[in-house]
Amino acid sequence: MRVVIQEDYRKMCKWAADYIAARIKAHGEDRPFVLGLPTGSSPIGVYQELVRQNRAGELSFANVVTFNMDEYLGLPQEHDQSYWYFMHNNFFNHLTDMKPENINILNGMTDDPEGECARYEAKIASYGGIDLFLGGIGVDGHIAFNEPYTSLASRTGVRDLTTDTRIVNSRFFGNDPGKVPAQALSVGVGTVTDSKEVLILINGHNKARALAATVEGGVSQKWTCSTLQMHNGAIIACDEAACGELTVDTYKYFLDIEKNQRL
Ligand SMILES: N[C@@H]1[C@@H](O)[C@H](O)[C@@H](COP(=O)(O)O)O[C@@H]1O
Repeated sequence: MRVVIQEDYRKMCKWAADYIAARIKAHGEDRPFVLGLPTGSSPIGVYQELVRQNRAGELSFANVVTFNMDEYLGLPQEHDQSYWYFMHNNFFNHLTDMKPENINILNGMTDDPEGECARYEAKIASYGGIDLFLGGIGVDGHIAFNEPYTSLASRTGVRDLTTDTRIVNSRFFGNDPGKVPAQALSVGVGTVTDSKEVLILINGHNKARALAATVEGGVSQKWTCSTLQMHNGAIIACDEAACGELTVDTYKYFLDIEKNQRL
């Protein structure tokens, strides 16, 4: 696992966007670059930088297919807290050459959740899997909506949200946890770790425990993110504020080992 420590949120986002851009540019034209994407506050700066590069003519999305991680169950696309709305508002609508037919987001209004999730997995497989999955992390270490004790082998499916996650996400729902949907559709931990590369953004003091569990703890379903220790292409991009619970040794190790690697 690589842990790339950047001074602050802005630099973390710039590093992650440059990494993604480099991967897209290095990819051949024979098949699309398949990119997994998250919502949340953490990736916003990455999306802004990718949009900037795209609008400056430096980066094309014409050969990119995207799969989003998750979607609230029961929210229509036009709801301003649906992840469909978030992705279009913060990213897709600003790109010059993203093809709408290449955007994949789980349908939170489906009347067949299990079928929807099975079709999503099959569609990912039809592209030969995901090349790079960008993700964020919950304060309890969840990736996508895979809360603590979700199987590390899980596939795309329906997830119950914990009370803690509904409280954390209530900041987008008028601070009322009761307004946060109780369930979501989410890719599984196994869906994420099947990707060739996984890049997880971890920033801010409130994610410090999650970062320490991801990097230093044992692999455990208690912290679903810790499964990345078993992945051969996992990168954590973090800021200084998130490093507060790492041991000094770990912190120094990653600064040392990364000092000559730009991307
Ligand atoms: N399902 C999403 C996750 O994919 C995201 O990583 C997490 C953290 O969000 P934020 O980046 O806003 O802290 O929030 C939600 O629970």
